[in-house]
Amino acid sequence: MSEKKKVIIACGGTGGHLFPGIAVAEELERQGHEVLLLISEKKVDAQASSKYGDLRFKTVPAIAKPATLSPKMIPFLFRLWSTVKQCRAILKEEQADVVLGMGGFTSLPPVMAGKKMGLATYVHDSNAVPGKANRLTARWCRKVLLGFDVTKKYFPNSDTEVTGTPVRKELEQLPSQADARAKYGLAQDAKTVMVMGGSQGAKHLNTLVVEAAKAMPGVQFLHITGAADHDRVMELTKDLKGYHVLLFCDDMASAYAAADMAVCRSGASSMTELAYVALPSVLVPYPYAADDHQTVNAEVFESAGAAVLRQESEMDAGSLVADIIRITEEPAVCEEMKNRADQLAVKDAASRICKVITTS
Ligand SMILES: CC(=O)N[C@H]1[C@@H](OP(=O)(O)OP(=O)(O)OC[C@H]2O[C@@H](n3ccc(=O)[nH]c3=O)[C@H](O)[C@@H]2O)O[C@H](CO)[C@@H](O)[C@@H]1O
Repeated sequence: MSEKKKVIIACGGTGGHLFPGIAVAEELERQGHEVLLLISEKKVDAQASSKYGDLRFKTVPAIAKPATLSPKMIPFLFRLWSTVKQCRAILKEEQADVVLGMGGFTSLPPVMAGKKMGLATYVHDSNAVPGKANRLTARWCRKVLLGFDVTKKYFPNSDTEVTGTPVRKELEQLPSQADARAKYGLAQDAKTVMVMGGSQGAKHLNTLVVEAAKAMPGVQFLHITGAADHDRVMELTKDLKGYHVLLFCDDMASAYAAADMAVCRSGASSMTELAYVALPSVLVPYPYAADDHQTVNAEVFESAGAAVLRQESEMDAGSLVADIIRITEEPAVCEEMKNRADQLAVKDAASRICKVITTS
């Protein structure tokens, strides 16, 4: 093992930043390093991290950058300054050697603080088009680590390395399909679609899925709605047989294992996991994501043949039914998409990241 390091991982704000951070932390601890994860005070971070009691977490204020000429810029700069100060105190107390930001504005103050203290600083971006926070944070980093090769071009002045995006340890070994289906009360012999809308919700997509389900009584659904739309989807589906609704899933390994295919937003972590577990998918980008990055993410999978990309505005229940039937009923299509998804997986992403941040 390389010399033991004390690593701070800033990864709050959304599941797409938090879970890859947890994946890196799990691998660092396995290798004997010490880790502290900095997350935001948002409820979503508290909920998502509660299962990982073996890891150490601390909260720092979440800051969001307003438009450059906005009057909100002055309070933002003050908040940034005070959060950087708070982070410096944490880094000092922890005697940190390394700071890794996983993206989003929660990453910015810890990385800035680390840079000021002369520590080794890194940032990871899992998207095909990087976020604003990471473009800013990259200038204080030794190296920018990337999920996708196509993202390199956005960091012409940085040292970049494509490491892939890591997934949590619990996804390394999925339960059997039979156990996973039993867990959710799903029939063993029916085709099963897992639906996941991403942290911003997917009201229109949720409605389309429910309408499509009504037209396919032989297909069953495991639908993760998120908090905002849960009660509405429950009400819409209360009379549907084989329709299981979850507000939040704290066992994604079972959710993936139960499914023959997925209908998902194209957030980077969701897609990374689809590749990791080799699940065919219909990817429906969140239409308001910054720089339409979810479309660009999904294009990577579609051009590799691992997924079907559909824009929400161009879909209806009938087209979704056709996509689901094609993937679930044509074994050759399903098999080919599985293989293509599997080829996109970077199975050792966590250890690649650990190697860079503990040795360079
Ligand atoms: C609207 C928006 O801008 N979303 C962005 C946000 O995504 P967001 O956080 O929504 O989503 P991602 O798809 O990247 O990740 C979701 C993660 O949450 C997990 N999960 C989800 C639901 C659940 O019930 N249980 C659970 O564990 C998934 O397994 C996955 O690990 O950050 C990602 C990473 O920068 C971006 O790619 C997304 O575009």
